[in-house]
Amino acid sequence: MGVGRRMKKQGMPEPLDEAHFTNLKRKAGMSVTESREEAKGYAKKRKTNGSSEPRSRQEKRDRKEKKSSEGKKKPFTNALPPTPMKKSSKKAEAIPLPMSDEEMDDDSDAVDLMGDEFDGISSNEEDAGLGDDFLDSGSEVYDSGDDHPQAMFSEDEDESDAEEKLTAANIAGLTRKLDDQMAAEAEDAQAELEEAALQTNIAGDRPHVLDDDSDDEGGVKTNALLAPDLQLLRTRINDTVRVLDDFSNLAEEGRSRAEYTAQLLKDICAYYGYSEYLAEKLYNLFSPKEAFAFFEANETARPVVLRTNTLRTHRRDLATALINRGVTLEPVGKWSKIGLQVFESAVPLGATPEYLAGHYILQAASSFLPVMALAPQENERVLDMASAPGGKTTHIAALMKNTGCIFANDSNKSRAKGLIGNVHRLGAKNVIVCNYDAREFPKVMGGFDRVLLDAPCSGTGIIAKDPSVKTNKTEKDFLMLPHLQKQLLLSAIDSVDHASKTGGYIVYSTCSVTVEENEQVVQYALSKRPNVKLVETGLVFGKEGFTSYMGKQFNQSLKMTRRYYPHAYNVDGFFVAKFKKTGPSPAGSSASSNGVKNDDIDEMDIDRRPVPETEEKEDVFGGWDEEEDEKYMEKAKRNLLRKKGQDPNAHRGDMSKKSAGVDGKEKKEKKSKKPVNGEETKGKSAKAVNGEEKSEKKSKKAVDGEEKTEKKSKKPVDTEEKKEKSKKVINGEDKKEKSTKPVDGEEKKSKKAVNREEKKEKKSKKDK
Ligand SMILES: C[S@@+](CC[C@H](N)C(=O)[O-])C[C@H]1O[C@@H](n2cnc3c(N)ncnc32)[C@H](O)[C@@H]1O
Repeated sequence: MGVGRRMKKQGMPEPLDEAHFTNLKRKAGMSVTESREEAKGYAKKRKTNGSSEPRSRQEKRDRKEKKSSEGKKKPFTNALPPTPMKKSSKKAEAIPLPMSDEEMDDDSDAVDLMGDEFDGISSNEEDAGLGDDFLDSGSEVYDSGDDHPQAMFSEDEDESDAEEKLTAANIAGLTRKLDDQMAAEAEDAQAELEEAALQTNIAGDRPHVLDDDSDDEGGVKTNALLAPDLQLLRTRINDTVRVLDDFSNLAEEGRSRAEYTAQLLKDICAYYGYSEYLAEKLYNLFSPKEAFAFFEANETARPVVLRTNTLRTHRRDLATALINRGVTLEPVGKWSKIGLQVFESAVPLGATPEYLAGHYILQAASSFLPVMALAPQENERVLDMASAPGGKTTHIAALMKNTGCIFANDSNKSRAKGLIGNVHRLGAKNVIVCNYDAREFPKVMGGFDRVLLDAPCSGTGIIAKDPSVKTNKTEKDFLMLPHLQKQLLLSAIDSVDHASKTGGYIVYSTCSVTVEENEQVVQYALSKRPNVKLVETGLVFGKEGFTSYMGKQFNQSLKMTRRYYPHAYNVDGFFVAKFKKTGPSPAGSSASSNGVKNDDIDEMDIDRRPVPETEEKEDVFGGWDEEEDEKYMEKAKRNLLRKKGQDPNAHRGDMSKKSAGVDGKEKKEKKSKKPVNGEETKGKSAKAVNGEEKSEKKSKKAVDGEEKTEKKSKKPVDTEEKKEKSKKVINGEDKKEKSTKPVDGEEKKSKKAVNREEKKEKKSKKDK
């Protein structure tokens, strides 16, 4: 029997297809004879350097066959050892395992059994079992949870297995049995590694890796790309890694690290089929040894995993139901209570009654992690900014037990349809699907307790799923994507209510391992938004994020972010960062550009620029608190926005811009012409949500707000008059005039009285 997906060893994969290299040779105009000559040359040199020729694959296969006839072959031990649950109750006729549900697209409503989740796949991808990971932009941007079908076989199936049932009585025995199997497998793998090491570690051996030809640049074998012999190429990679690992002892005299590194990269490109650009980018993330393990792991598919939909069932019930259908599975690991790892299946996993009833979703294990880090609570208001096809949205819904409200957004309409399909199938009733460019989201609404940004990315963490990433990602992608990711992350931050009683958190994740798309994006957000800080993700495993990389320094708190690698954990490559919002976002935060200018793409120096404090003071509050009426006007407009379901705070940026750019007179003119203009409304929420405003929200009805707005809008002229009056009052001359008026009146009165007296006197004189 063949080896199941998880059982594939990541250590020494089978050589790549010769056809690939024949093509390369043809392209380079190199004859087969020439390439053979090079191979022989390297083999000869290795021999003269004392190392023995590696054993042939046939020899290894013979040994393996012998072993398997002695005892059954054991599954490869996962980096996160799972607890066995049950063996298949039937002798399963293995069928290809499916891709994840996260790959469905527009036509996903058609129940095409296995196919329904995998539409949007190009013909080539279909063959390869690749998913629809692609962003609307046309450039491949990845969904983190995808998986693809691959034939599944079990090596250790026999009649006794078929009798096994998942019962309390035998589960302990089964566990022991599987543990034994895994231990034996590990032993086997170790022995194989030691044997391989023996072949290349003969005492005193200094591998002759670099060419002596003076024609070759720096001694690097320029024909390496043509990969004449895969086995030899592989051996040379091994040798070079070994030299780089112990340079002082193993390097040949007069040779530099750079020369060995250049040779290694060339060989990696030839052997694994990467572009030089990407090979170097990925290589730089690791030590040479670890880089080798990473490239190796990318040649092996990750396990197929199901996420139990706890809105519909329990994991144990689901496991039992699937086992009864001929599925071999076990819990994904102690870190998850809802994941099931599938080894083989007699039925299409995308068409079982349980699947159709929404009891599970096919989702890569690492896709659980961002949602676990987000830790949504019941009754919260959550935003999933880039959510299609909804693997994480439906997970959030399950954790919230269908309470509260989730806004599931995606800018790609057709992917959003797939999202709706999943939301319905899985019975998530607290989800509102929206179709915005998430960079605009703060203008649409805000005040969320938590926001998940599972960002579009290059997919360098899921190369095993889509090997095309090896060659189709260019430097431009690693400029454009981080730019978009930065904008999206700032929008995510601006959409959160920092005063949320239960939350105020943002989780940023990608299925890429590059620093440009991860640490640099996070660092950028930290510098642009002083009102957020990184916090622990709460995830029990994962490597620390970088705090420095290639001469760039990041905030020390980046240690709290988590990195996942295929070679380290047998999961898709992933990155997770969790932020806590501590205060309102600075001015201009909700502008569509988020203040990210094109020249900002230029790396890290921009990332450190603090947001000027003066800007915040002037733009947010300055100019609006001066006059009473303006305050009331603002309040009314905020209420109106709330009534419309929009977040007044999201419009603060526009207002700030206007208030900063337009002088007071112009503002007044505009207002008197269009007091409740839509555009203006957007830009006129001055203050971020604070405790006070929250209580306002509760106590005041939106209708009041509207009434107020109407009243205000009817009195622009009055306001102008008042302003004019108040200006006059400030004028000293006017003041004097006004203060003398009553005196004049008195004077007049007293003059009249005097006149009257005089007249009386005259009259009395006449009378006399
Ligand atoms: C990694 S996938 C998300 C996967 C999803 N979170 C899940 O778990 O199923 C990235 C998504 O971002 C979407 N996207 C790309 N640019 C976007 C933007 N500007 N605004 C919103 N969504 C965007 C893509 O359509 C894609 O569906």
